[in-house]
Amino acid sequence: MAASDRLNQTSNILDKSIQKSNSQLSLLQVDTPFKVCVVGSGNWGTTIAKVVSENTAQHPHLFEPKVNMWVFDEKIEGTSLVSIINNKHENVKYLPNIPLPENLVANPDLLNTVGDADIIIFNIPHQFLPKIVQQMKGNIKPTARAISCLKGFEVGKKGVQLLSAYVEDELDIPCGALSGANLAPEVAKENWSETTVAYQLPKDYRGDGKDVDHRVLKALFHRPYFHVSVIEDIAGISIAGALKNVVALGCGFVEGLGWGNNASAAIQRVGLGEIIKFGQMFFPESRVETYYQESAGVADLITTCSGGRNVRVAKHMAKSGKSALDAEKELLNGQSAQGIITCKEVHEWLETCELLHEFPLFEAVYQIVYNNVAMDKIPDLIDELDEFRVE
Ligand SMILES: NC(=O)C1=CN([C@@H]2O[C@H](COP(=O)(O)OP(=O)(O)OC[C@H]3O[C@@H](n4cnc5c(N)ncnc54)[C@H](O)[C@@H]3O)[C@@H](O)[C@H]2O)C=CC1
Ligand SMILES: O=C(CO)COP(=O)(O)O
Repeated sequence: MAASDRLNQTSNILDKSIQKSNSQLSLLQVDTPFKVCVVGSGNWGTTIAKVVSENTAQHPHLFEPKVNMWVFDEKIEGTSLVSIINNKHENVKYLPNIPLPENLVANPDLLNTVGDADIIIFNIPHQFLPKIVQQMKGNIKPTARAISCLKGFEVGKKGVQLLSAYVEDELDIPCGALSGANLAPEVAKENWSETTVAYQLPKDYRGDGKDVDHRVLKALFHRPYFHVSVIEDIAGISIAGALKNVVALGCGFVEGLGWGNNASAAIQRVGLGEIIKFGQMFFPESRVETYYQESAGVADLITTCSGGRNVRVAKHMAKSGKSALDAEKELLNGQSAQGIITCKEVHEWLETCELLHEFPLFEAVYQIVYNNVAMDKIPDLIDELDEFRVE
């Protein structure tokens, strides 16, 4: 077959698959279209807001087209970021050069953004979550449902908590999660990628067509360039998403030292083992299969360790001798590398449980970031306690 025929055949297959998924969606009906909002407008926040706004515009029988996005407003050369986004349809600070849909509306008022929403998508660096959730208490629909796109944990009085569970407890609404191999700039440019959404129907599920379910979530997040698998393992995808940021710091250290790909692969091997062990130990409801079957597992580890912000910040630390916070500030223009906070949260939790020795890589990363332990000690720190090694 000639190359042009093969191309035509591939494009026909793609067209048919898009038509099939569109016709499945037209069969999906809801009593009243859901109103969607996004809390957060950073690099990933704005990207996900773009994704869902494209879908709400395309499926008005399922969703109200307008999507409100809460913006923690700031001045960019004297003009408010909110008004720039709404006039220029671009988030010039956190997602430059990406045109945003006109039905996506930036809103600086948190309560006005979330007050009438049926689906609340959380997407902010997780250190800001507690303050935001406290403000939202009593100011949302009791029937609202939430999805957390955050990667991290909440460590507090209740021990180590998934962020979705924290939202559920604080706001008394069901909350699922979205996590995957999703470097925001690539998704924003509409380069193909996959993601995983996890959601469990709540006890007070109101019934098909009346409430959010897996099909509704797929319709909300799936795009031709962003393929969604919907499962129930909220814990598995959230643990993988949070902890791969710590592993990525470790990769950045060895890469910054100039040790190359083998060293980075070794860190990822040990890291994956510790991620799975952490899940089994503290969240036994998480499924080991999720780590290798879903985008949110190994695939996210690989993409983050290849080109994410955490690996870049750690490399910069290794090369410049700067602290984690200085490196983050210099490289990321207001964005966050969540591994810096997550390794501290993990350390505090493991210390409380007297289990630091079980997670040598996580602990090594913490010691390098917070106690100036030399990066080139990583192999010894891991080797001492690497339980996967045969003596
Ligand atoms: N950027 C990425 O490629 C991906 C990020 N994630 C996760 O998504 C979550 C959100 O990340 P991004 O959107 O990338 O955020 P970001 O790293 O771009 O952070 C900047 C955001 O933080 C906000 N902010 C700064 N100070 C604040 C304050 N005091 N209160 C409230 N907000 C404040 C800024 O207004 C801005 O919206 C994180 O948990 C991250 O790990 C997940 C997948 C991909
Ligand atoms: O979570 C991410 C990719 O899925 C983004 O990772 P970074 O925050 O390291 O860029």
